[in-house]
Amino acid sequence: MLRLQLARNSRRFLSTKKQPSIGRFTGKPDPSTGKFTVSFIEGDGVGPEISKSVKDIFKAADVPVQWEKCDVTPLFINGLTTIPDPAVKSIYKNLVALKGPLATPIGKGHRSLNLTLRKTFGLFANVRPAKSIEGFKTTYDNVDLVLIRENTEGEYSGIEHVVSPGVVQSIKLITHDASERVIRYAFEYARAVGRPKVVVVHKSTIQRLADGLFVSVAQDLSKEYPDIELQTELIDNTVLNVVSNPGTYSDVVAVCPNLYGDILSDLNSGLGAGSLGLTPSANIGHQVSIFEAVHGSAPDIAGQNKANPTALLLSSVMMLNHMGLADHADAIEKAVLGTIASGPENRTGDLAGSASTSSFTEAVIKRL
Ligand SMILES: NC(=O)C1=CN([C@@H]2O[C@H](COP(=O)(O)OP(=O)(O)OC[C@H]3O[C@@H](n4cnc5c(N)ncnc54)[C@H](O)[C@@H]3O)[C@@H](O)[C@H]2O)C=CC1
Ligand SMILES: O=C(O)CCC(=O)C(=O)O
Repeated sequence: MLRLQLARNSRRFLSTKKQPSIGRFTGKPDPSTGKFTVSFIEGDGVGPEISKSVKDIFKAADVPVQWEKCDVTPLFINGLTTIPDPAVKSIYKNLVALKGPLATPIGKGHRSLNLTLRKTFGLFANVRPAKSIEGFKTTYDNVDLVLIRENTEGEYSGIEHVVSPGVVQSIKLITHDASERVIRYAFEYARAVGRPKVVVVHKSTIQRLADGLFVSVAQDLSKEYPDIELQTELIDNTVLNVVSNPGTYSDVVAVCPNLYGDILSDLNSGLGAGSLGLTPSANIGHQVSIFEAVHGSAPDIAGQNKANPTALLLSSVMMLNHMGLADHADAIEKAVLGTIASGPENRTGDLAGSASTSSFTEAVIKRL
């Protein structure tokens, strides 16, 4: 109870030394430099601009991290979209990566590299927190949502075909094993951060087999977690409840199949933070984890020094906590949130401010 109250009263956004027992970072710093090496995929569109912001802030904060730049220009091998081998080797060696947004061509060309990375490294749980930010007013000021999205199958399995002209079939694949590993992660996450409830979001009234399996795996697993209450909720009810009264989810970890999680997390992001430019995420695997902003490459503002780097910065804060560098995580988080709260002259345009990517970055560095 006290733990919960402390978590609620805290002004922190993400920093917590408590990490779930699954998917823990096992990397070690280089003994000669004392630094960890992190693979860095800078990404497309606004990616290079927001990546520079992270690199400048890490340097100023003296974070013991050196970057290894990864090129993920896609290859086609046996008709499949594939990540180049040096990038795969770098990420398996370092066990952790930070990633800018990667653009996906619509209806042609390579398959989504974002999904390919998640599949390649078995990144089964996508943790997406959304929280009200002090100093930037949105509809609600009490939003504190944590959503964990299944990240490897469901509607994103990529199994689609034309049955006959004008008739296509797209398969939502749900397996016991992938459901179990993400739902177990949600229970472990709830325990680690002191949230007493896991809510499984589903539509098993209609997707009776697919979502039915997801729900029944959760019911079986909940017997191993008597300290955590399990609730199940139809996704349409969740959407209505979240937009009507998000405060009722502040002690909850929500977990759901892939597509529901993609959509619900953008809703949470708009409701809580008020901009996609603020929402971070962690893609957790058993061996490797990749941290990225929830937003895409924002082609409409790319190359204009307008993008808000906060979502990637807060993703890097999640990454530092994952790596056990909690003091550096705290320092960066505090400086970023303090800068946003300090006034519109230090906020980017998506937050009704007048700062550029680079002037925001300088303001954060001054606060470190
Ligand atoms: N995980 C990833 O790498 C993702 C990649 N994508 C890809 O990104 C591309 C563009 O996707 P869209 O649907 O346009 O979504 P988007 O997230 O790139 O942009 C949506 C809106 O949010 C704004 N926005 C996004 N990030 C911002 C930031 N940091 N600062 C200020 N404003 C920001 C954009 O300017 C735009 O108005 C597509 O190719 C898509 O496939 C989309 C989502 C996730
Ligand atoms: O890969 C993409 O183009 C979009 C991915 C996306 O929206 C996500 O799953 O985060």
